[in-house]
This record gives sequence, C-alpha cells and structure tokens, in this order.
Amino acid sequence: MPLSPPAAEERTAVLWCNLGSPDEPTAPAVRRYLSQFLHDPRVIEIPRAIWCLILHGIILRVRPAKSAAKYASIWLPEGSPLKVWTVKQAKLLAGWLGERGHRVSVRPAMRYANPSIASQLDAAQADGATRVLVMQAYPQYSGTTTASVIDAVAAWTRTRRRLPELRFVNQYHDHPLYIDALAQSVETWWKHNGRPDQLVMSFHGIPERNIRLGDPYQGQCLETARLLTERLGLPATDYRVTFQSRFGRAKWLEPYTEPTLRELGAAGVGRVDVMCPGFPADCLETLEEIAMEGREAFLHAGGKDFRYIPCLNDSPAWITALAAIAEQHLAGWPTQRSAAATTQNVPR
Ligand SMILES: C=CC1=C(C)c2cc3[nH]c(cc4nc(cc5[nH]c(cc1n2)c(C)c5CCC(=O)O)C(CCC(=O)O)=C4C)c(C)c3C=C
Ligand SMILES: [Fe+2]
Ligand SMILES: [Fe+2]
Repeated sequence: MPLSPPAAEERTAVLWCNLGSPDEPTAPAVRRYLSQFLHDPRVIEIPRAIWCLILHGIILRVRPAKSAAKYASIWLPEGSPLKVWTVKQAKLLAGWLGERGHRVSVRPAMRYANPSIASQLDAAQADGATRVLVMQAYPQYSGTTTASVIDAVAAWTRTRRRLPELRFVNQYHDHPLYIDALAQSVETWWKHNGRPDQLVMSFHGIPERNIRLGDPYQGQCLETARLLTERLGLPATDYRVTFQSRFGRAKWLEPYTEPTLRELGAAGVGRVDVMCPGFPADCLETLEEIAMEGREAFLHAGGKDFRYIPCLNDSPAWITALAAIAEQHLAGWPTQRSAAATTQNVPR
C-alpha cells in the first residue's frame, strides 16, 4: 500500500521568480543579501579564493551602508518596490489564469533573500503541486540571472526525493505581447506627456567577457529594442540603447547609460525619456539609479527635461503577456494522472 492514495488530478503551480531585495533597507540586511548574491558563481566568475578576499575584505564592509541608503530612498510602506510589484504580478497572473479556466496557483519567489525559491517550491508541494512551471522576470536570457534561477531550482531538487514535473521558460525578449506591452506603455506616456527628443532604452549590463563566452544577453536586448522601436515607428536618430549598473572595474556592455545621458545633456538635447525594458518591475536599479542619479547626470550636463517612463509593473497589457506566455508553456500538460502514479506527500 502506498503511504498516501493516488490523487485524481495533477496540480500545477507557476513560480514567478525575480532577483530579490534585502528584507529591510538597513546595512545588516543589505550585507546578508549582497553576501548571498555576490557568492553566486553565476554572477561573479572570477576564481573563488581571490574573489572571497575582495568580497569579505572590501565589498561587504563598504557597500552595505551605501546601498542601504539608496534602498531607503525608494522603500515603500509595504517593502521593496521589486518585491511589492513581483507579488502583485503573481496575484494578477493567478487571477487572469483562473478566469481562463486554468487551475493553477502562482507563487512569487526570489533568487536572493525572501521568499526563497526553495521555500516556495516546498510550499507548492505542500499544497499538492505535482507540476511546476518556472517563469522569470528576465525577458532576456543571461547566465548571470536566468541560469542562476535554474541552478536554485536544481539545488532544491537535490534535497527532495519526490520531485514535481518541471518546466522552464528561459526567455521571451521577442514575444509579441511583451513588445506590445512595452509599446503601449510608451505610447500612453507620449499621449499624456508629449514626445521627447531622444528615447533611451537602458538595460542592465553584464561583463563583456560573458558575451564573448557565449551569453546571448546582449543580442536579445538589442532585438527587444529593435522590435520596440519598429513598433513605435522611431527612426534610428531618435533613440539609444544603453547598459547600466556596471559593477567593478572590468569592461561591461557599452554604451554605458549614465555617460550617454551626460553626453546627451551636453550636446543640447533638451528632453530625454528613459525606459528600462529589461526590468518588468521597478526596483533599485530603475527608481534610484535611473530616475534619480540618471536625471541628475543629464540635468547637470545641461539637459532641460528628463522623464522616466515606469516599468511594466501591473499594467494590464503586461499581465496579459505573462498569462499568454504561461499558457503556451502549460499547454500539453494533461490534467489527469495515470492510474499507476501516486501522490506527492511522501516523506523526503
Ligand atoms: C556583480 C555583478 C552583477 C551582475 C552580473 C548583475 C546582472 C544583472 N542584474 C539584473 C537585475 C537586477 N540587479 C539588481 C541589483 C544589483 N545588481 C548587482 C550586481 C550585478 N547584477 C548588485 C550588487 C545589485 C544590488 C544593489 C547594489 O548594491 O547595487 C536589481 C535590483 C534589486 C532590488 O532590490 O531592487 C535588479 C532587478 C539583471 C537583469 C542582470 C543581468 C542581465
Ligand atoms: Fe566567501
Ligand atoms: Fe544586477
């Protein structure tokens, strides 16, 4: 006799994964978060022994207090913007999929800090999920982000005996509904606020070396920008694609966002609109680095009018896109389990 009876039906959970934020905007919480983040070999690819010396000797002593002050400047009453938006997106996605007749739960999960990917996979299994679709808030694939989430799921599988069926969405940088959601956000912004002299599309950077070693990230960012500007009917003279958030001294993807904004300001470009198409949720890198520091850099260099176009966040077109992506990957998973199968709640 099996310990638990066979279940009549498969149950599916969607894991909606994002990077994660510190639990609070304080130096100790940021130190814990950065330590987990910067120990990830997908993020930092230099030899461990050397990196640990730099990380523990310098970065984890200096950076937490500075980063905590930046986090404090964007923190919401409910928590970090990245987490608040990611949780809201998960709720809206669940509602949308429910309305379309899918019996699935949607759980937000963070690669670093909380709620962790492992804890949400545990919770999904405890709820009876036998299938998990892993989706990520990274439209463009990078080993530093997408593969790292897959690593975290794989690390969890090694600690469990009975595994759910797993599916992964690795990228959707050119999905028509993602492009559509971006285009709608820009068009709505322009309808209410008028058009700029230049549109800057700023993506998170990664080291240039990663691209040379085969990471497809840069090409996917450029493809997103191409599809978006084509859809907006923007000539090449009216926009720039840039890369932000450089970390350390190595060469990262260029052109860098902040020097480009300074250049545009100094060249007499009066009005610039900046958007961050690779970030589906507003976060430290958009609200502080772009909307505050980027603005300051542009205006200080002589620019007149800087406007930040918010991320997709909870826009209906974006949730529609997410639901369509989920549906495409849920397709073909039959709802009935074979009679021979037993259920999930077997001891670890
Ligand atoms: C150290 C190297 C880093 C790489 C490589 C990297 C890639 C990368 N990151 C994002 C998305 C986000 N990054 C965010 C914050 C952040 N990123 C790094 C470093 C690297 N990122 C650090 C150290 C931090 C923490 C903040 C700081 O101290 O500067 C965020 C925001 C998190 C938040 O809580 O709001 C996002 C989102 C992508 C998409 C990416 C590669 C494609
Ligand atoms: Fe270490
Ligand atoms: Fe980052």
